[in-house]
Amino acid sequence: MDRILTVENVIKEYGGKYNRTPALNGVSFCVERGEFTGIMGPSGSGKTTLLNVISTIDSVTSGSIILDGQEVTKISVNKLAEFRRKKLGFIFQDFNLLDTLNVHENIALALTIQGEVPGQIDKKVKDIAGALGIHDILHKFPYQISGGQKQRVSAARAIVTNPSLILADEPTGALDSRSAQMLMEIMQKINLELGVTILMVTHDAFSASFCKRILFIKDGLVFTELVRGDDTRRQFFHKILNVISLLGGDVEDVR
Ligand SMILES: Nc1ncnc2c1ncn2[C@@H]1O[C@H](COP(=O)(O)OP(=O)(O)OP(=O)(O)O)[C@@H](O)[C@H]1O
Repeated sequence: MDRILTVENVIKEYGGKYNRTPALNGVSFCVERGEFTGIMGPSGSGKTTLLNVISTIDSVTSGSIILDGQEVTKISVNKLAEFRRKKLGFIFQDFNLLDTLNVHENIALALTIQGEVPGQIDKKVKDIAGALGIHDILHKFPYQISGGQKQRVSAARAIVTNPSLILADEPTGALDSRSAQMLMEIMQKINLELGVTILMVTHDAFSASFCKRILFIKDGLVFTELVRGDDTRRQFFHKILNVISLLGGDVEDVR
């Protein structure tokens, strides 16, 4: 197995001496290359904090995070942006597309920033757009496309640079159920066919059922995990619902 991510005994506390809020309480887990891992848990359990410390947007209080062989908690501040650009892709709930650029330019920008040779950019954008079914909207601007299409553009932009790990925070949160299903099918496809490693936070059991494994977080710790194995998506979905009810709540979408 080829390990992409090792999170070991990570503690994150917000606030100072007198208003200390523990967000992560010694969380540990690993992600192997090619996994599609979901993170679920009640509101306030530390999911976003976990993504933020892995992505170096936030610092840990203590503990170790090794991404692609590199200890991220020790990267100096002036190297962080470069590290994120090279190693990580992000898919956010609110898409984060630039309104003044068309779809092609939005995807190409990620490559330009990374220093890709200009001759390669158009081909890479078109290849990824073809894989994600957005090749016919490359000339359109974000305001001219649907929410589901925006999210596929956002996914294309995240994977076009071939990062070690894609971090997705509630990627289906702003989508209707049909668009959410399409996006999850696409994420499953990029995971299975392109071998992209994905770590995705979601509240939605339906979205989570497309993952290969789910980590359930409670009170800043991994409470339990579920592996899909040979289960159908529907069987896995029901197992996820069972764990959510054990954890006490937060089921948004019961399909
Ligand atoms: N910047 C911050 N300052 C202080 N406390 C914070 C900060 N960010 C998060 N917290 C606290 O840390 C804990 C974990 O928050 P986090 O946002 O990681 O939870 P979450 O599982 O992502 O929640 P949700 O599902 O509601 O988005 C909560 O108690 C939260 O109030």
